Amino acid sequence: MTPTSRLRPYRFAASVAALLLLVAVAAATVFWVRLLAESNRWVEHSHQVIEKLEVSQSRLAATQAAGRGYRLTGHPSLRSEFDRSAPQALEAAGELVRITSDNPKQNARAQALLRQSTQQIERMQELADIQDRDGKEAAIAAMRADELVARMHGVNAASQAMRTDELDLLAKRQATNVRNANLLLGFVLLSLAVSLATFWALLVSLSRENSRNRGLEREARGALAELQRAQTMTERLSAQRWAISEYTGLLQSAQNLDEAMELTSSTFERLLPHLGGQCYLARASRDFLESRASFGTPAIASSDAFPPDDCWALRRGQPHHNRAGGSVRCAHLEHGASLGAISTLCIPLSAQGETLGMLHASGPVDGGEDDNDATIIELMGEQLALAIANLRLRETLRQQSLRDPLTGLFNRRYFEESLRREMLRCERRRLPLALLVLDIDHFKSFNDSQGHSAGDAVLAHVGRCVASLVRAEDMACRYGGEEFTIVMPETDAASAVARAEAIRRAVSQQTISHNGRTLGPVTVSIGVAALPHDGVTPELLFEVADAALYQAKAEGRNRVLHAAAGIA
Ligand SMILES: Nc1nc2c(ncn2[C@@H]2O[C@H](COP(=O)(O)OP(=O)(O)OP(=O)(O)O)[C@@H](O)[C@H]2O)c(=O)[nH]1
Repeated sequence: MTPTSRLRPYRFAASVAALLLLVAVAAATVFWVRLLAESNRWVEHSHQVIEKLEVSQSRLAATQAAGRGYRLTGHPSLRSEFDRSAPQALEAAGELVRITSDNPKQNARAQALLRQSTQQIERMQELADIQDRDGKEAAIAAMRADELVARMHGVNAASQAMRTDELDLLAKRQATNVRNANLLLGFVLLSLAVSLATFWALLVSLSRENSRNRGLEREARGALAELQRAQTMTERLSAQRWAISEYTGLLQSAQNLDEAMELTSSTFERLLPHLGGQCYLARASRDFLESRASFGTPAIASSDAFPPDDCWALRRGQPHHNRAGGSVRCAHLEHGASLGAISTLCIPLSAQGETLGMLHASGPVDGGEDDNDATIIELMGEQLALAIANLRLRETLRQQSLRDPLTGLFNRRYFEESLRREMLRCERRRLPLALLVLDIDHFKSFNDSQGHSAGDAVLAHVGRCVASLVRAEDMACRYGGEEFTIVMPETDAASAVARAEAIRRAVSQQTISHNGRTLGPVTVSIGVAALPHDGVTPELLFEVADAALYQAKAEGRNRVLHAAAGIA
């Protein structure tokens, strides 16, 4: 479990808690604001009570002053003033009673105040009425000593007590108000702080998770790209391996080196189009390698032929890879050309400890692909070396199956195949063809007198002599025993007789040495037959030539006889 996923449930809980806290803060704020408004209202109420008390007092005092003034001066305006302010004073006292209905103690005082004020005003009214009716002196006489003053003091005292209580009440309400306000403020600040802290923690956590997610996303993108690269590489490698296996299969079916070279060239260009290469084969003498095929565009020229020591791969018997000039340069590479930005690879082609050739490749230095390219070239080299060894072995076996080991000439089987094939070809193209049948004279008595090994030496000598005197396209064969045949395509009878005569003469003129002894003299008789007159089938042509040979023997040997012409 990642740290992020471990934090997730806590973060959810914290989010819910922060949300609940906000709701609680909102509800508490509403509650406290209402409470504050309520306590404010009570403060206001106390102010109102005090104000009404003062208004009531002042109006009562004004009424009393007007009544007293009227009594003393009898001035009618004061009487009017008294009549106007008296109801106002009572109205203010009544109002006080009404607004203190919530507070029984203050209400009782207000009622007492109203009662006393009413009594005071009624008495003053009464005195004023006496004055109006009976005169000033009558009013003064009717007034009991200090009656009004005493009542007024009572009213003032009650008023003062009520005021003091209301002020106390006001102070308490204000204190409650301030406490509520402070509590509200504290609660709001604390809640806000907690909420902010929670949100801050959430934000930090989210931001960290966000950046972690971005990092993970980057990593995932990188991993995906890497995966795609690896997949592409795997697909490419698999395609290359498939191509190599196809190349291997085709190589095994190659009939000759040319086909093997062509396959190598096309596979190399398909798999490594950015490289160039060359395939060298060792000469039979093993002292030189010659270029047999080149492919692609090489980054550096390599000699067409060079001794094996010019290549480090051949010297050491292992691949020689030179990246950007980092290793020793092979001498077969172009002198003076810079190896700074190119890569060269030489793969020795060898099988059963024998050097068969070398596969060379070059191209621009290419980062990570170099090793893969080298692996492909090495795989191709391995397969090509096996194929070359197989083809050489096959060729050797084929030669062995076609050649007579004693004379080095073709054997009877090959003679029969080639005579049939060449007759068909020449007949189709209306070309002449001649057949010579050659037999060593008195070979039996020579064999008997000189020994079998001397007879073999004579056979080998005549074989060499015949091989050296016929054209490359002629097929000289040992038919069996001491009898030889020579198929001469595109040769007429006269030319064949001339060639047979040259052979006869050469054999008779040469001396043969065997085990320090000179053997000799050796002569041959030769029968000649030619297309189209002497026979139209191989069997017939051979019979005619053989008959001519016997006739030559019969006529004294050491001669050439053309059966049809009967000339020597
Ligand atoms: N040394 C040796 N002798 C062979 C070989 N093959 C056949 N011969 C001998 O060649 C002789 C052939 O003799 P023949 O065909 O009788 O006649 P010839 O002696 O050549 O006489 P003409 O042909 O009439 O001149 C036999 O003695 C065979 O044993 C071989 O491979 N080596």
